[in-house]
Amino acid sequence: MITLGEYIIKNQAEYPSASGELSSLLSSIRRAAKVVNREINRAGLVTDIIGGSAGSDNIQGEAQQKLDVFANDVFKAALEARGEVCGIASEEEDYFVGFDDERQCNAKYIVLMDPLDGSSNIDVNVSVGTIFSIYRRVSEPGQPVTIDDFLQPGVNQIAAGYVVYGSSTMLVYTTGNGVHGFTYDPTLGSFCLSHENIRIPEQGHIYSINEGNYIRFPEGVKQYLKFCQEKDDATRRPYTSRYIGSLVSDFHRNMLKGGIYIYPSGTNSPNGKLRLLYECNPLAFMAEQAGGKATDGFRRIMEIKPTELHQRTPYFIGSCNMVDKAGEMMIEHSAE
Ligand SMILES: O=P(O)(O)OC[C@H]1O[C@](O)(COP(=O)(O)O)[C@@H](O)[C@@H]1O
Ligand SMILES: [Mg+2]
Ligand SMILES: [Mg+2]
Repeated sequence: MITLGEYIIKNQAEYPSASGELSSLLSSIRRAAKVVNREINRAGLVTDIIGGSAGSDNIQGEAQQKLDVFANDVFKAALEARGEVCGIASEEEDYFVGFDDERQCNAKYIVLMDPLDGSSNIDVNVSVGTIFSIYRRVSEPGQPVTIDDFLQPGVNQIAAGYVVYGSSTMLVYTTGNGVHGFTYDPTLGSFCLSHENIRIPEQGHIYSINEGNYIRFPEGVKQYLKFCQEKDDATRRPYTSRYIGSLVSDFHRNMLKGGIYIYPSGTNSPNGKLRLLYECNPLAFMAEQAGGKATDGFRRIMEIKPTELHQRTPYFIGSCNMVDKAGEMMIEHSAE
């Protein structure tokens, strides 16, 4: 059994020019994930850091759960302490945070994160996650980070990943050489390699969407849902509907089994709900590395040039044949 720490070091050895900074950064994420995992396992109890609302809203006007704030603080502190990161941006931070001690100022990486994904599921014992995205800075080392360091297209990502806190806890990531999953073994206190080189089946039979918003969906999405629900034995339709309401958990299942997750625009939300920089880009990088696809219904997500830190985008991600089919219907019905 190889642990995540050993795997990171083994992979670093394959890159003689590697300086070890990315490995060290990934291990600080590994450490923070263990701390957050410990508290999530106690979700349901009410303490200062878990159980219910934090009594504050984030910049998007969403009520913050105590665990949103706790997870944000834990990941931010771990990234700051390690010294490989010159700045972070987070769903729970109004603006980006530049680290300014000398070592960090010279660091070459920035991290964007959704510290706790699926917040509405925390107190009801349903799986939640953490999402992270890593870039090289564009500003000069030694200079303060700027917004341009964070508004990079997804294709510039160096690494991305998530932690899913479910029946077991897994850390799944890519550095551009495939997608690898590690399951947390509490008896060892380590993440152990359990899913090497994950591949998304080209065709799946699961669709994930909040059908409660149906009347506000674009016509293309309505037509695609009709296609998913029609009977056709040859293509194993109707597909199965599965929606956990935690993006990480829905994506994780669909990545392993095949499927599509859609959070479209709506008549009341022209850009949908999900955030491009710390939800959509990192999972898009992983989907593509695993042989899948991610679009906004028309464009490749990772080619979108960001303009705002917390910008939202419609989202179609998963098995490439299913994302293609949904895209065809979006184009066909785009005038309606
Ligand atoms: O309740 P809705 O509108 O279906 O939205 C659920 C989606 O919103 C999210 O909870 C947004 O993420 P956060 O919990 O990090 O804000 C996704 O995880 C999930 O897929
Ligand atoms: Mg989220
Ligand atoms: Mg969140």
